[in-house]
Amino acid sequence: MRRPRLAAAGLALAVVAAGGLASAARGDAPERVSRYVTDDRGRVLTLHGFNTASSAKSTPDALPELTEADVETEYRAMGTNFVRFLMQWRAVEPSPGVYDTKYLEKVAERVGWYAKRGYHVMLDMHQDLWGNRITPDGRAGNGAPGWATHLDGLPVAGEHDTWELYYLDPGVMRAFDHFWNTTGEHPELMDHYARAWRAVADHFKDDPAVIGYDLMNEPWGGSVQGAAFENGPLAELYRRTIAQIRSVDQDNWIFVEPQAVGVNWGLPSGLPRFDDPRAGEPRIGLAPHVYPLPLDLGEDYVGASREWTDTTLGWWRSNMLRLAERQGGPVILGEFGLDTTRPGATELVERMLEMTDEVGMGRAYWSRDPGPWGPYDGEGRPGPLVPVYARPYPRAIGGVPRQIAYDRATHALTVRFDANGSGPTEIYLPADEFPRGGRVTGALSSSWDPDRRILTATTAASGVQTLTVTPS
Ligand SMILES: CN(C)c1ccc(C(=O)NC[C@H]2N[C@H](CO)[C@@H](O)[C@@H]2O)cc1
Repeated sequence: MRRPRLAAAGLALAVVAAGGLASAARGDAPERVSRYVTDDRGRVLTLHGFNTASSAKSTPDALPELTEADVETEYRAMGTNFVRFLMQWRAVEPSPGVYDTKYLEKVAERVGWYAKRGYHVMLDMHQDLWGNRITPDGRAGNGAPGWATHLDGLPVAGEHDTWELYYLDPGVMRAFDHFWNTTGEHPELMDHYARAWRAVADHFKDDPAVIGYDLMNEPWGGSVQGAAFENGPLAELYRRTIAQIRSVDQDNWIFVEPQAVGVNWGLPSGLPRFDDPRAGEPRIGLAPHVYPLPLDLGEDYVGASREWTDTTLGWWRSNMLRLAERQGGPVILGEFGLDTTRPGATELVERMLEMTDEVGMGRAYWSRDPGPWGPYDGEGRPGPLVPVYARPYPRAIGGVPRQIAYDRATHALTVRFDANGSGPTEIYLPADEFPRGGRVTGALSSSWDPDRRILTATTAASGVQTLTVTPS
């Protein structure tokens, strides 16, 4: 983990504390989200999965280092049903206005590996630090193509002890200022980005596994920050991209992210509401990230930093629920993660799973890559994350959820919902705690699929239903 200078850490904590206290003081946040992603039967989906994968940032073909066997392993071990799949603009549009169909076909092949196993896929146009061409060795940033990278000869450090400091290098700042047209010299770049998304949406609009598009990973405003950025150039990019996507795809969900700085730590976002030009109900959702500042500063989820982390998670939860209420859409927690070998780490993951269950958010852990943050080490051996992420959850719910709660002590999962006749509720049960499947109360009938480890419970088609599942 990173350990920046104490002064910087203290300043960051002070900023977060001030902003967070202001957020907490409002106290008007909703308890849960009000909209959900549903399957083609209208059942509400609980999206539970990984970011796959950070390796796509640096591979020459911009594809994650992933095999179909890896997807099978993930399902068998943790029963996930969702993936935030990383893509790169550099691969979609290798030269201005030219879209690489072969790359999109290779992405589609990998989407097919997930589709065969009942997964839902959100495509993420991923960037960090702008793009691979901010340094001559191409190893610092990722995302944007070389032809869209304009540093104007300004310096970018050869090395930074904490990678995010590259965002402040003059060359990187200038690349972003050109993209957002803050410089007034490159009005074309945002339209290229929006049209690249149209090409992606045109390719995946009929793919049944793809539920939606995450428009930009962790946007950075360069010289324009905070509400001025989120209400200014960022909102403009989102509006143009929504229009381009909807010109070819009327039905997939479109997810927008607030700026990363501050909001990842629990501060409020100024992101405005976005209209959806599609006929019928709008399908614009939010895909924020959360990385509590104490952990970002190298502390562990123990003692005082655990208390401080819990406080900031409370701010994050309230602020994102307020943002979701403004947008009127679902929320997928697009990223959360940490070094799972650190003290308290798996308890933080458990806390995040509990919280997203409580408020009705989907979640994608960062990330699926091998290493101490991920579920497997470099040799494919499972780490401490696997048993925590192999959590009972209702993959698909036959109504609007009111409560999803798993009690690890009693191994009892409670799913309460307003039934709407959309179909039976499907519940994943991990082998560790449910070796012989589960016993369910509150259902009219149920069945157990031992191969996929899914309990299917049929209830009345209306009224409040409460399913309680315990080990057989
Ligand atoms: C200064 N800025 C703009 C900044 C700082 C820190 C992060 C970050 O830690 N992000 C958390 C994780 N997200 C990316 C992938 O999306 C990972 O590489 C980070 O660990 C992002 C942006």
